[in-house]
Amino acid sequence: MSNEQNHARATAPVSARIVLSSEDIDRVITRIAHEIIEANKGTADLVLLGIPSRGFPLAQRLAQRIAATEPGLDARAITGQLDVTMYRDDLRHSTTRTPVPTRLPAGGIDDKVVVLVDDVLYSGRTIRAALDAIADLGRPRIVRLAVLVDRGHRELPIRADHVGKNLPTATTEKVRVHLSEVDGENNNEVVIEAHA
Ligand SMILES: O=P(O)(O)OC[C@H]1O[C@H](OP(=O)(O)OP(=O)(O)O)[C@H](O)[C@@H]1O
Ligand SMILES: O=c1cc[nH]c(=O)[nH]1
Repeated sequence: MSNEQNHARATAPVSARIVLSSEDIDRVITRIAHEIIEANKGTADLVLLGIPSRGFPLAQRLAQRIAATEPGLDARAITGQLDVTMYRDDLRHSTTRTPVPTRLPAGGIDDKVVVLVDDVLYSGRTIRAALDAIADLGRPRIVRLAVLVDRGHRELPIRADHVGKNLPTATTEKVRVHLSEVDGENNNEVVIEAHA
C-alpha cells in the first residue's frame, strides 16, 4: 500500500458523503445474487466465502437471497468465512490484526464454485491473500469474486466478477462500509471520506 493510501487510512476525514444508502445496498445484494445464479446456471455447487470483517455478513445476505430462489436450499449450508490474516503480504508493516476463525460449509470447497465476497476492492492485496488461503484449503472448480464496491487503484492483476458499485476515488479518500451485523442496528450505508 502506498504512503498516500496509508495516510487516508490514518487521518481524520475532512468531509464524508453517502454513496450507497441501506436501500441501495439491499438492491445491490439482490442484483448480485441473481448475477451469481445466472453465471452458475443455478445454485448447484455454490459456496459463498465472506472475508472478515464485512465480507462475511455480505456473504450471508447474498446466500439468503440466493436460497430464497430455491425451495429447500439452506443459506447457512452454502456460506463460510475465510480469514486471510496470515496470508497478507503486509503482515510485517501493518498494525496487529487478530485472526478470526475460517469456517467452511460442511461440504468443503473441493470441486465447488466458490464466490469470494468482500465489501471493498482496492489494491487487490486482500483478494490475493484470499486466493492463497483457498489454495491451502482445497481445490475449487471455479473461484469468482463479488464485491459491494470497487474503488479502483489496483496494484495486482485482480478484477471482480460481480460489482455492486464502481466508485471512482482518489487515493486520499477512504471508502467506509457500514453493515448492521458489524456496525450496529440500522447502520447500513457506504460513505466516501475525503482526507486532507
Ligand atoms: O483491496 P485491498 O487494498 O486489499 O483493500 C480491500 C480490503 O480493505 C478492507 O479491509 P481492512 O483491511 O480495512 O479490514 P476490515 O475488513 O476488517 O475493515 C476491506 O474490507 C477489504 O477487505
Ligand atoms: O477505502 C478503502 C480501502 C480499502 N478498504 C476499505 O475498506 N476502504
